Amino acid sequence: MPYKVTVCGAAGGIGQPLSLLLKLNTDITDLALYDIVNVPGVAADLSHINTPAKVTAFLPDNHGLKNALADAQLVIIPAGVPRKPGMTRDDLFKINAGIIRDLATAAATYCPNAFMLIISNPVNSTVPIVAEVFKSKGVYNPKRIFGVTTLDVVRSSRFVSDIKNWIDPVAVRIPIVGGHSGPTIVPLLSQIEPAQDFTREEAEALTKRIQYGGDEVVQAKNGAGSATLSMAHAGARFAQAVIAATLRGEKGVVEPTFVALEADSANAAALQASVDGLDHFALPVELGPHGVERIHPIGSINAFEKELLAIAIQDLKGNIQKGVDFVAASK
Ligand SMILES: NC(=O)c1ccc[n+]([C@@H]2O[C@H](COP(=O)([O-])OP(=O)(O)OC[C@H]3O[C@@H](n4cnc5c(N)ncnc54)[C@H](O)[C@@H]3O)[C@@H](O)[C@H]2O)c1
Ligand SMILES: O=C(O)C[C@H](O)C(=O)O
Repeated sequence: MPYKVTVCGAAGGIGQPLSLLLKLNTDITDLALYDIVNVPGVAADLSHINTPAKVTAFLPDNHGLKNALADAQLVIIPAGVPRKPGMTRDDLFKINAGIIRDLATAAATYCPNAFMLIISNPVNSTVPIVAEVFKSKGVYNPKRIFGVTTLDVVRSSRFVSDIKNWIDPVAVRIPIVGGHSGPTIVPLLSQIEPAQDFTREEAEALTKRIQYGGDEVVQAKNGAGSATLSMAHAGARFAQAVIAATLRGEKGVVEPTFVALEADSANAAALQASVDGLDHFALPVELGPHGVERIHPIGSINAFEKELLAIAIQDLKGNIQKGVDFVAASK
């Protein structure tokens, strides 16, 4: 069955290794790579790999964005600028908000039914931007728009196995809820599978490391960008989860992701009430043939996690509204 995936920002630090991992995915038949620079070389290189996906390159000229997006079933967006030391993800809003708005406008026009996977920061604002653009074009379907928070999940599995070294980092699962920026990343260590006890000191240290894992990489790269290789892995993992549920019809595929809570209409009111009325939040999401199938509630959490959640909710209010206001002001 044909399955077209489009990567916007494909020549970047994330875009290149992500495109490589997607080229290795044999469910994908057509891999369209779009960027404003350098993408023909990336596509020529990847096109020599002997897997089924046909790789094509698109630059902005000659209706490149339109042709890259046309008939795409899945669009992944890692376009935009990354952080340098001393910056917050919100500092990227000034440049990335406009990039995401314009890419979302094109996607709403040329592939309105595609699953949209948003990597570009600040995710807490860029996802609401995509939602508002799709609404303004009359093609909004909250089941199909995802903020990719998988890197937080990947990191949490790895970091927990650093302190409990008998734990297999592949098997361990920690729900990460909230959003994707330091204080809004809330790991629910009390819900770790397989079950595990942490002292308060362990839980605090581990939580801090998960919340600020991105900063570790930004500092180590020392001005040359932020996480790219681990993000490519995380993005490919989330893309495969979406493909497994939507194309292959696999059941029980659950990944934490930042979504509009109205995507689960039966539970939206209760979900929103649990996060002080926020309309977007990262929670473990069960994926189905149409995208979001069911959003898992926060569940039972301890006093420490309640404190973290309260802080995350306050930050998220401003981040989400900033995205909404940006699109309103662009009209
Ligand atoms: N969600 C996450 O967990 C996560 C993790 C890591 C990085 N990020 C974010 O991903 C983004 C990209 O990071 P990177 O390290 O790949 O940056 P990068 O600068 O290496 O690459 C970005 C690419 O986007 C391209 N680009 C810029 N404007 C574009 C446009 N209008 N259309 C298409 N392409 C465009 C650039 O040419 C470049 O190739 C950043 O915003 C970063 O903060 C998110
Ligand atoms: O830290 C960053 O700015 C990039 C990304 O959001 C990450 O978590 O690594």
